[in-house]
Amino acid sequence: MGVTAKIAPSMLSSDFANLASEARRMLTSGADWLHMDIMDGHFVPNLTIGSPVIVSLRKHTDAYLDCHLMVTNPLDYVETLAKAGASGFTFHIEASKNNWKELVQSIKSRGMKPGVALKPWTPIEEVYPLVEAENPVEMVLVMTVEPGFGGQKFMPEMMDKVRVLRKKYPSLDIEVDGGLGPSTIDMAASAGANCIVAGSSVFGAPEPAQVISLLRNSVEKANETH
Ligand SMILES: O=C(CO)[C@@H](O)[C@H](O)COP(=O)(O)O
Repeated sequence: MGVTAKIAPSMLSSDFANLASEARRMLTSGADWLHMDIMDGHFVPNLTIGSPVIVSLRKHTDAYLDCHLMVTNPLDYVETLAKAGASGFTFHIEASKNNWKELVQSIKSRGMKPGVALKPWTPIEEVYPLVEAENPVEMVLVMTVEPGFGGQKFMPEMMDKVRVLRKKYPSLDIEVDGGLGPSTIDMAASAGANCIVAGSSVFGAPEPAQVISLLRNSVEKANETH
């Protein structure tokens, strides 16, 4: 499998009052990406951060900012997030059924990596056209909890989606998000996920570096067998 492990602590579990130092803490603990959960209080029942926070954080780090847009109108956010310094822009298929081509084009033209996310009960077939398009998305994010909040229980039944995707697209970045930690990572890694978002398991650990390393080892070990 020609993909590399990317461990992305979810900053939703950080102390927002100390965002820059929390980001540094994750990066010095071995994180590859910082996962930024952008919610509009409409697509999901929670309101978190937006472009101004990305602008502020970008002043403190060159890290890859993996932005997950849980918003009703993702197209409205492309320009401001690109200017703010976002690296990845992952939108939900449920919010972009009619304009995903325009959205992908717009994300790429502004130098960000386009990804598509799907909620737990959205069939995996819905993302195939986006991966197979002439101008494709470069990552699929399989939600392993209902989006909106950190600290929820991992849904193992979502691993069928990951397995199907990995079989169909050996070199695609497949991200999983929700309830990932030492007790669930092997399920995700063996199914074929290589980008791992983890919030409470990393931020709640006495030694985040140990958890990050455990997550990475699991993905790398599974990679050898894929
Ligand atoms: O997108 C989301 C929630 O909607 C996630 O990024 C969570 O923030 C992950 O947190 P944990 O489940 O790992 O605590």
